[in-house]
Amino acid sequence: MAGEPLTGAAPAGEPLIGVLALQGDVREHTAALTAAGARPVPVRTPEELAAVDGLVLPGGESTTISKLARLFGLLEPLRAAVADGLPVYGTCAGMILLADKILDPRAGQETIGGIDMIVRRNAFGRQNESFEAPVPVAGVGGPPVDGVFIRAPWAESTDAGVEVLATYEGRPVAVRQGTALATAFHPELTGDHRVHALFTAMVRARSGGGSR
Ligand SMILES: NC(=O)CC[C@H](N)C(=O)O
Repeated sequence: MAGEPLTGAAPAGEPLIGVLALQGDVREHTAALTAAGARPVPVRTPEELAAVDGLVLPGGESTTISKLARLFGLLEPLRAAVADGLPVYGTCAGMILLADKILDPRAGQETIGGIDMIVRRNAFGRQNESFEAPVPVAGVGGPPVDGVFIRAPWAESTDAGVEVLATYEGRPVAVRQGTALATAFHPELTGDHRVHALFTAMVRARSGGGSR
């Protein structure tokens, strides 16, 4: 909303979107955000986090990302920022980080939270660890998104406030709750920037239409 402090002012219409750059496919998200009309910046410190209009949590390894976030003093600031309504988009490991609860957490694995759901890690099983499938996503116009699933989670259950934007084999694989968006798949690996454009629009909507 208007009046929030912003230290790294982006040009009008180009929201400043951080990519949590501790581990994972940061470069691919950075390219996708640029193509979607945002101005991406890496986030590794609480100060960098405080400067952004929105944040992407990349794909990678959720246990590693959560441990590094704790080590970098970022876990609590991330929780506070997301709870405060900072628009956030997590893919795969990032979706796991946005869950309130993990069904099968590893030792030391924590989440940021933000979406009232329980996720199952590596949910699609060994026979089907990585695959691509067309996924129609609500709110994304045009043909189905090419869903790239890599040891992907699904939402085992979602609370009433969570909007399921896409399912695969009956399982929620794209969800949204307020200003938090998550996909179990990786649009950043496909060259199709429609999901990043949807997120950029969410960021713009919250930061006052990029009119700063
Ligand atoms: N592609 C991914 O981000 C994989 C996520 C990974 N299976 C995890 O649990 O963190």
